[in-house]
This record gives sequence, C-alpha cells and structure tokens, in this order.
Amino acid sequence: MSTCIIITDEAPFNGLINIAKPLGEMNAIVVGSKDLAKKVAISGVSSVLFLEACLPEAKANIVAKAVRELSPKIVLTSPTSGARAIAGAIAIALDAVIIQGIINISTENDTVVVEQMALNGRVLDTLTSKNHIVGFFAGEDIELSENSPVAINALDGDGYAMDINISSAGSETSGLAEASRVVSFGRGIKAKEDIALINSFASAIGAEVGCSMPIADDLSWLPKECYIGRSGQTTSPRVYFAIGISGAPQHLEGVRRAKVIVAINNDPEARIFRSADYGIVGDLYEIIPALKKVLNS
Ligand SMILES: Cc1cc2nc3c(=O)[nH]c(=O)nc-3n(C[C@H](O)[C@H](O)[C@H](O)COP(=O)(O)OP(=O)(O)OC[C@H]3O[C@@H](n4cnc5c(N)ncnc54)[C@H](O)[C@@H]3O)c2cc1C
Repeated sequence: MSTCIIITDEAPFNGLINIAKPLGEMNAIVVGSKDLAKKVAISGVSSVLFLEACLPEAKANIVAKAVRELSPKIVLTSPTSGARAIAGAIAIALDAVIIQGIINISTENDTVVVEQMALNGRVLDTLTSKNHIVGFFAGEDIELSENSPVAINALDGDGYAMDINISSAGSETSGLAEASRVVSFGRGIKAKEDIALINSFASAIGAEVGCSMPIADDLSWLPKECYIGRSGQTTSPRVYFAIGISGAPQHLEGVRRAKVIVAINNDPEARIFRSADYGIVGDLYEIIPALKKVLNS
C-alpha cells in the first residue's frame, strides 16, 4: 500500500516520516524551499517531488494533481495552514476521508487503521477505513538518522515531473523573480498568524508574497528565498506592495526595477515613502482589509 507525505516549510517532519515508514513505499512531496527538499531526501523516503513555493496553499491544485497520479491509499501531512489547503484539494482529487489528530497508523490487508487523539488528547480512538485517507499528524517530532539521499524531482506547474540538479551551485530563487505583482511585508506585521492577512490580499490580486530580510532571516516566518534586497531576491514586478517595510537601502536594492511601488506604513516619515510611487499612511491592519473590501466590491 503506497503512502504519500506532504511536507511544507512550516512544520517539523521527522515524526510524520517515522509513522509512515512501516507502511512501505513512501513518496514525499515537498512544497517550500530547496533546503527543505534536501533534508527530506535524506530522511528515508522513497522519492521526493519538489515544488518551490513561498505560499504552499497557492500550489494546492498542482499538488493534488500529482497525488492523484500517484494514487496512494494514504496521504499524511501536518496541520499547518498551507498543508490544510493542500490536503483539502487532495481529498477532493482522491475522494478521500480526512482524519485529524493522527498519532499512529498501520494497515491490515486493504484496511487502514488509525490511532487518533481526540478531546485534546484525553481520548485515543482507533478508526478503520477502506477508503483513501488524508490524515493530519499530531504526534511528537523526533530525531531521525540520516539516510542516503534519494533523487529530487521538480514538479512543474502542469503537474509533470522533470529532472533538476539540486546539488548544482547557483542562487536560490522563488517565483518572485518573474512575478508581475508582488506583495511584500516587513516587521510591521506583528505575529506569524497575521501573515494570513497578507496571503489573502496577495491571493486576491494574484501576487507572489515576499518579505524583508528580518522576516525570513531573524524570524524564519518565510523561507529565506522569499526575502527581497541586496542579500536576497531581486524582483521587477509591474507593481510592488511594501507593507510595514521601513525602506532600508538594502531592501530597496531588490526592487529597483519594480515599475510601481505602493507603500503602506503607519509612520509618515518612513523612508519607503521616498521611493514609493503611491503611499498610504496608516495601520496596515486597517488598510489591507479595506483594500480587500474595495477589490471584492
Ligand atoms: C549587510 C546587510 C544586508 C542586508 N540585506 C537586506 C536585504 O537584502 N533585504 C532586507 O529587507 N533587509 C536587508 N538588511 C536589513 C535592513 O537594513 C533592514 O534592517 C530591514 O530591511 C528592515 O526590515 P523591515 O522594514 O521589515 O523592519 P523595520 O525596519 O523594523 O520596519 C518596520 C516598518 O513597519 C512599520 N509599521 C509598524 N507597524 C505598522 C503597522 N501596524 N502598519 C503599517 N506599518 C507599520 C514601521 O513604521 C516601520 O517602518 C540588510 C542589512 C545589512 C546590514
């Protein structure tokens, strides 16, 4: 019985791999950074398909299509926001049952047997299913020993795999280099959960999401290849939204070729306004929902 595991940048994955290992062939799909794909490739999985993404949920349909081709009986992932969206698309593609809170899983002939934590860990249920299942792992993460690396194949936008040479030297890139719209945020965003506000705005206007260096480098809220600037990515979109970004020269070096810069900042003296074509002075937590409302009307 084959298993597919979906790994995004947002959560540790060793515990997930550990419970899937006894099930046999285990194909991993990594939606995130190349560094993550390399880590997964030495974790004991049978194969790795890799899709580079700053915003995993935006790739849900591509991943679902790839999983449908693999047609695994079991799909496992972690309950992160990106993985939840992907899992929903996969469940539709496979006509699968979604199961939360999985801490262990096994098979008996063609039946999947799941141990599920319920009632905040006070109850341990055992569920059985003959259907395809898409499950969210809720157990502890663990240390895994290193295995020989398996090949990493890139998953392109049409759902077909093509070979790439992960070990070759070269700069890491994300969709930011080619994007025609970029929504980028900085330390004006106060909590990791608030990135959902940025993501929903970016989705509404069909933009890639980027950030300032501290967001990726200090806080690790996004993969490193998502930050823009002198030591990060260069982007040349038709429109670049700088949200809660002060406009340090190192950041601006990465957006020199943007056609239009729209800055949103609550400090009227913020340096970003000197480089912006349009500036909105105000609290991003009020401005972004207001902009979304206008877009939806
Ligand atoms: C060698 C070197 C290389 C570097 N390379 C890069 C690089 O490649 N890319 C990069 O980005 N940085 C780089 N930096 C760091 C850079 O100097 C800045 O420190 C960084 O860009 C600041 O990030 P920020 O604008 O997110 O944060 P901050 O400077 O803290 O700015 C946050 C902004 O958010 C605004 N804000 C706060 N709350 C709100 C709110 N509710 N609504 C609206 N606005 C709000 C504030 O007014 C402020 O302007 C580099 C630094 C060095 C020394």
